[in-house]
Amino acid sequence: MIELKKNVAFTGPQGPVVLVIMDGMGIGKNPASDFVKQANTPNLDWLHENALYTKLRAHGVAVGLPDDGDMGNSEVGHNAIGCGRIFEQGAALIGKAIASGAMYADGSVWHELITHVHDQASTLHFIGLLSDGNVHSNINHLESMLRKAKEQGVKRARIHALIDGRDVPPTSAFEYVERFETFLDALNADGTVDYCVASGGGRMNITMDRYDANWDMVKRGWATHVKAEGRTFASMQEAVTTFRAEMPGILDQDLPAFVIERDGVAVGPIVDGDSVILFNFRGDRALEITKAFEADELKEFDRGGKPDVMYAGMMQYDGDLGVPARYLVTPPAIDRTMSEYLSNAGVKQLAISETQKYGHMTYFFNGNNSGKFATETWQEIPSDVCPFEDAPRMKADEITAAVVKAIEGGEYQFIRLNFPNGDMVGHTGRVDAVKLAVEAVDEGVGKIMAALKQTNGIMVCSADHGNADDMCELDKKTGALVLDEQGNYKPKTAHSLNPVPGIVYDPSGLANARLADVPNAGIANLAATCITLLGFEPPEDYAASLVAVG
Ligand SMILES: O=C(O)[C@@H](CO)OP(=O)(O)O
Ligand SMILES: [Mn+2]
Ligand SMILES: [Mn+2]
Repeated sequence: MIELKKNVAFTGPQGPVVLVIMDGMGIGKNPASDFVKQANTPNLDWLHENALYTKLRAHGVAVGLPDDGDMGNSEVGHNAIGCGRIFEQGAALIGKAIASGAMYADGSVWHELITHVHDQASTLHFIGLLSDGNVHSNINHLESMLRKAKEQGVKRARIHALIDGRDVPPTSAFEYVERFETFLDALNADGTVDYCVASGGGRMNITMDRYDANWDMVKRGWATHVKAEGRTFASMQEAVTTFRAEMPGILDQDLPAFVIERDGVAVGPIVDGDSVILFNFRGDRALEITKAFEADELKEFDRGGKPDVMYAGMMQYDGDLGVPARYLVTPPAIDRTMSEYLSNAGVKQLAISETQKYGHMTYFFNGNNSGKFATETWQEIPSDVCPFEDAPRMKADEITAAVVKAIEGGEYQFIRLNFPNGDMVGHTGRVDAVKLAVEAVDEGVGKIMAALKQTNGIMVCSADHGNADDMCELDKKTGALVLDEQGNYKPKTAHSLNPVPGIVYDPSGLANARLADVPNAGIANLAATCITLLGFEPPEDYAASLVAVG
C-alpha cells in the first residue's frame, strides 16, 4: 500500500486545508484583454499583497502537452494538480503512436476496425472535433487515419465533423472546413475511394455533452450522425454559410446540426456492419456518445434502434470503467494520485463542484478514473442548462455555501472545489459577463477565507489554466490588442497560455508556511503543497511543494 509519512515539524492545521481551483482564471499579459484584472476582486487583490503568492505554469510541457504552444486545459490541468507529477498526455501519446506506426500495427484495434470494414464491405466512420485545438482532438490525427485507410484499401469513409470555435478562434470554422475539403478532394481525386463529410454541427449544440449535464445534445448528435435526420445541405461549407447568414453573430460552437445529402439521399447514416471511430481523445465530452454506441440499454434517450457496429475511441476514456471497450491508443498510466495517498492516510476528503466541472474535481483529479477512494465524499451541485453569459454567477454561491458548511462542520481535513465561472463564461467571449463571473468567484473566495480564519484552516488557491485573463486577440509579438477594420477588438473564446496564481493563505500562521525556492514551478506542484500543509511529507517523486512549513 502506498503511504505518506507524517511530518514531525508540522503535523497539520487545526482546520481543513481547502484547495480552490478557479477554473480558467490566469494572469494576463495585457490588462485590456485580462478580465480577471478588470473585474472588481478585493479578496484576490488582498491575497496578492498579503498571502504567499507565486505564478505557476499551466500550459505546454508543464502539464504534459506536446509543446509550449499548446494552451492548458481542464483535463491535463486537473490531472497534474491531482497526481502531482507530469505525465505525457493524450495529445502527445497519439502523436507518437502515429509517428512510430504503433497505432496502425498488425493486431492493433485500428487493424481490427479496417478488417471489419473489408469483411462487411461496409463504411468507416469518424466522429469528432474538426480543429487543431489539441484539447479534445487534432485534425492531423484524422487526416493521418484517412490516408492510412486509403492505403489499406478502405473504399468508403464518412466524417461526422463537430465544429469547434472553443479551442480555436470563435468563428474560424472555414479554416478547417476548407483545409479538410481540399484534403478530401485530393484523396478522392484518383477515383479509387469515396471519402466525404456526412454530418456535423457545433460542439456545444450536439454530441459533446459532459457529466450528464444535457443529454439532449447527445440525442441530437445521434439523430444527426447515426440516423442522418435533420436539415440537409450539399456540403459542410454550405451549411456553415447558411447558418451564419440566418443567425448573425452565432459562434461556431453553437451552430445547429446538419446532414449532407447527394441527389436527395443522405450520404452517411451509420448502419449495421460499419466501423466507427470517435477521434476525440479527451474523455469528459466523449463518454456520453460512447455510451450511446456501446450500451445495450440506454435510459437517457430513445436511440430508435442501435446499429451493430464496431466502435472504438481514440483513447480509453475511463480507466476504472474500462470505457470504451476498444480504443486506438493507451492513455497515460496516471497512478498514485493525491486522493489515494490521503485516503490511505485516513484523511477525510470532500470534492465539490457544479455539474459542468464536477468530473474535473473527481474523475480528472483522480487521473481519469471514476472510482472513489475510501475516505472521499463527492458532492455535485446541479448546473443550470442555459447560456452561461446570461447567468455568470452560475452556482458559485451554492458551491461556496456547501464549502463553508463543510469547513465549519469539521468532518473533512481536505476539501477541494472548482469554481467554473471564469472558464465557462470565458468561453462565451462576452466580456461583461466574464467580469461578473470573476466577481462571483472572488466573493466565494472571500467567504471561504473567512471560514478558514474562524477554524484555523489553510487555503491553497489556484487555477487549472487561463481563459478569462485573455479575452481578446493580442498581437503575438507586441502583446497589443488586435483590432478589426472597424477598430473593434477580436473576442477570444479559447483558453490562454498564461500562468496562473499559486496562493497559500494561512490565517493562523501556525504552519509557518513560507515560499520555497522551486524553479519552473507549475500546477503539478500543488499536490505536494497540499500534502505538506496537511502535515505529511509528499512522495519523493511528486513535483516539490511550493512551501516549506514548521
Ligand atoms: O469546454 C471544454 O471542453 C474545454 C475546452 O475545450 O474546457 P475545459 O478544459 O476548461 O473543460
Ligand atoms: Mn478548466
Ligand atoms: Mn474551458
